[in-house]
Amino acid sequence: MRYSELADLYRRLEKTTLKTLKTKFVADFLKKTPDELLEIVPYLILGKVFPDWDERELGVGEKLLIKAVSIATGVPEKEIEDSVKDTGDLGESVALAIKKKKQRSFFSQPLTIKRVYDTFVKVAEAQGEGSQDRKMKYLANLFMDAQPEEGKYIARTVLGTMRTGVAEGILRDAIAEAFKVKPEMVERAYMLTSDFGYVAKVAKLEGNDGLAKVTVQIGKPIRPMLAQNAASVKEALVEMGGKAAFEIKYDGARVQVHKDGDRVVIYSRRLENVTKSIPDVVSAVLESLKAEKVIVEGELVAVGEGGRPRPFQFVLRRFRRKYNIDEMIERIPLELNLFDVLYVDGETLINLPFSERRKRLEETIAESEKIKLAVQLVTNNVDEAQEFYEKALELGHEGVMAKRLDSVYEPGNRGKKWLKVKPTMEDLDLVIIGAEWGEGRRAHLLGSFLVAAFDPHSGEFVPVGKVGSGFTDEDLVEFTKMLKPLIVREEGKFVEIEPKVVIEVTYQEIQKSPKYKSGFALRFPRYVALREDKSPEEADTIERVARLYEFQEKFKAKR
Ligand SMILES: Nc1ncnc2c1ncn2[C@@H]1O[C@H](COP(=O)(O)OP(=O)(O)OP(=O)(O)O)[C@@H](O)[C@H]1O
Repeated sequence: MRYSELADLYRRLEKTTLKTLKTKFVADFLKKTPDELLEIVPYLILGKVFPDWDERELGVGEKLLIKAVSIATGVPEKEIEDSVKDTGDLGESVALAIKKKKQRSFFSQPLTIKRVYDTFVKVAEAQGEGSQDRKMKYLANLFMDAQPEEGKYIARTVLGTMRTGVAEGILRDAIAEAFKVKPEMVERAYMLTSDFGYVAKVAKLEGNDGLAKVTVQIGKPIRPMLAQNAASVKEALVEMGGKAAFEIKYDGARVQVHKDGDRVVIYSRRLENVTKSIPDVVSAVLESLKAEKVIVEGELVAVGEGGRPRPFQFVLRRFRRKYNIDEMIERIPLELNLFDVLYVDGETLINLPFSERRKRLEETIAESEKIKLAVQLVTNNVDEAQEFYEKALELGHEGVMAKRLDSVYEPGNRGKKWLKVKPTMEDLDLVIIGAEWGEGRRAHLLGSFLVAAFDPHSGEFVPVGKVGSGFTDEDLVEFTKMLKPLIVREEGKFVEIEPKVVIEVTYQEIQKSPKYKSGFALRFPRYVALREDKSPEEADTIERVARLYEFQEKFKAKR
């Protein structure tokens, strides 16, 4: 299949904002995609080469890409760089450079999707000495045979800047439409495997029946089951039917561990592969997990003096570190508190009740200094539960989780089977969708940020406030650098920003307000931290803001 057909799809997707139309375009394209390409095309449509959990990365920056285009077209690098300043879009500038190319080679071959994809794989897999050079040559070869529009989309894919507005929801519906299967079956299979390529293939070749048979697979991360809030331990206990498992809510980073023999892969909450950054955890897992093949989940916590937990940002620092990892192992020791098991030696456990899974978990691990079982109390007594909760806080933990003893594991669902209880109004994780340039000494820095909650029904980000405090000067420099490439529109001092960056925001109160479309406004919002571990779609939802508002009013009534 020609790459030009995919380029044509990208162009059409870019031209419409209508979700139904986008879904139809993608569905039509999937229908005509041959079986052997079906596993890769869904990701290419999302503007990616690999799923997020695949460790491979292209590792190509703007500079290297421009070099490759320059070699392929004969247009000097400087000229391409200048053109980017005009167009504001490297993709456009690549297309222009290809148009300028004087001669087409006689041997120029029309690009196929397979060739483009295979080249991306080679680029990703080029490692070690001279790899930058090899990456560049592979890409130059592609650009040599690319038509202008093809070049534009290849460049955007390489840099991860495809803007076709196709998110996971559209892809799910398009797979259902293309192969006449139920969207909820596609969703289910995707929640279990996080692999749209695989799901599309099963949908096409085996239909609804095949999708129904899809189950947990070692090596493919499962979407994590999530929790809702409860105002108190008592409320949680009532909601759970009078008896529940209470566990410490550790304040760290959630991980999903897949062990297959002596191979261990660890995924973050966003299902990114973080294995390489935490070799200490890998070896501890190999020692503690006795089963040959197993998938477990837990919270990775940074431990400080006297074994007290340190803020979760410390764990994220470990995830980010690529070099001198040994030094980081010393500086930020980690401890993994396991709270669930989803698969053991060929047996999928997600449909077992939680109490059973906990038993299996206890049988599966031998606790060690670094690998522990989440501390748990099963009770039907409010006072006991309250005491457990207070003890957890005293030890420096975030609060407790209450879990229904009879509940199955629901991948990707934020339901009432798990409830979290924390002492204060919770911070919100919100997406930056706008900002304002500062004044005077800070005129070159973005200062005040318009933040939004996610509305999963419309897929929109709805503003709930403006955050201007809590930032250090360094933060502002960093945010300006990070957000500048995401500016989509400027109007006077205000800039509109593509929703990509998630920040944690604290506030004094949630107010009802007509000021924003959401109907809510945060009072005294203040920046707490950058949430690099969350994608915009994982930001707090507008429903959550509404729920927190209700809690707040309830608490007010109690006071
Ligand atoms: N014992 C535990 N059982 C389950 N989750 C736990 C436990 N201890 C800590 N956690 C963490 O709490 C999270 C559950 O809360 P929630 O579903 O609200 O996730 P979240 O959106 O990341 O919220 P938060 O910012 O509060 O962690 C889990 O994703 C996990 O990271």
